[in-house]
Amino acid sequence: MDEEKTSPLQVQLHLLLDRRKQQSRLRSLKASPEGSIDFSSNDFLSLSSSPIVKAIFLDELQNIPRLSSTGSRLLDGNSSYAENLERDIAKFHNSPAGLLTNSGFDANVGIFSCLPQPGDIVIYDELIHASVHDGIKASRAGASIPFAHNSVLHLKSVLEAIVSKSSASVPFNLFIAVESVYSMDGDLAPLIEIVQLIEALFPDKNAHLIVDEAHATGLYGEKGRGRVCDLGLENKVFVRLHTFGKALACNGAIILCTPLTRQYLINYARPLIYTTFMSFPALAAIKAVYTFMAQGRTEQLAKELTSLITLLYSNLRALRDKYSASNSTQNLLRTPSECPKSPIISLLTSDPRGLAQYCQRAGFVVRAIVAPTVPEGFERVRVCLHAANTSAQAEKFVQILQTWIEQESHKSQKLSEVVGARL
Ligand SMILES: Cc1ncc(COP(=O)(O)O)c(C=O)c1O
Repeated sequence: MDEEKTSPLQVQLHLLLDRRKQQSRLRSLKASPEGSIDFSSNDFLSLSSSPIVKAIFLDELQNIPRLSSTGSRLLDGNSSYAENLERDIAKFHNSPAGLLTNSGFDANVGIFSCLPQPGDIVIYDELIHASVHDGIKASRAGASIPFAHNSVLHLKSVLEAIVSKSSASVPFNLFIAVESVYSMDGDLAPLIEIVQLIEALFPDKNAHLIVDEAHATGLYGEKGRGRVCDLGLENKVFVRLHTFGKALACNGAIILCTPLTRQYLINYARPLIYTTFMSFPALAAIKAVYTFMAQGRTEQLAKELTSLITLLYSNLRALRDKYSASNSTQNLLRTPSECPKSPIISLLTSDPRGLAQYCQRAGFVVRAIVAPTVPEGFERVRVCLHAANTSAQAEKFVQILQTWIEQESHKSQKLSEVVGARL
């Protein structure tokens, strides 16, 4: 519309979007073509297409009292159905209490915006999820300090600096935010070392560890209880977050905490208060997946996934060995130097978009991840494996990477010949 084009806001919006386009950073919504092979989504256990989970869900739908929750949980949106589910999930994860939220994003914004009291300090891993940053921004914390990704040594120096500056007459609370599995690198937080460090430096118990288990839920620990349970750290972690949108193939999340913290969040966490609570079919889906997990049925899927990770890694290693002598191909594609501990595998590349498009044309859904989502120089194609992916798919994928490397190095060889001839 002409009128829109002339409005100052429209001009600004166009300018900002054009700038992103020029920087090759314009985001857009894409749907994957039907029939393509999923090497990208967070449906790690392939539960979103499990006929067994679907059957449990359809059965469970008979038990829901109505469709909509009809309001905020503080008004008419609460129900004994939600309260029982919440209690059962908290028990499954060995937590004294839990609070269901519409999403992990809402949960993190709620936790970090309202738990820090005026003057408190939040320390976070530099790769922490965007929702934690948004929560901190909205909080009354006096300071927020990043530490180098997964570096216990750097965390120690940050914490020691705080201890040395603090005075007994001005009490404060400290919150330390980490993810148990990181979404971009798929690496695991050294939770035991972090807990030991906190206990050694803060014997007065004013430091509180908050662990986001978004990418660990369903995959780690007995029956998929998560890494905190796997390591027996339930009593050492102040708040845990399990999201249902990844391996559990649902929506929503649960904050695991003490009954006191739960009551505080119910009273102060705005993203939980001022929103319509999840619908009953959404709750029934969560219940179905937890029933499936509690029966131990995800364990075989998690094992199959681990075998697939090992297979893909050994094929990637063979590819790396083949090209290890060539510097130019190393720049084109850098594969993990050790076997990944999660289904998230990063293929660092100087041309993430080119590689992602090449794989997509060959029928594999993978995504290019570029700055600012990851730091400059760490652009990549992010691969996520799933329990339902096959060995043949993993092998074919590595063959596609090899053809791409050869095609690209051929191109750059030709280019250097042309440039050489001109000089
Ligand atoms: C580590 C982490 N925390 C929280 C979230 C947000 O969870 P949800 O998708 O349920 O909003 C995500 C999702 O991207 C995540 O990766």
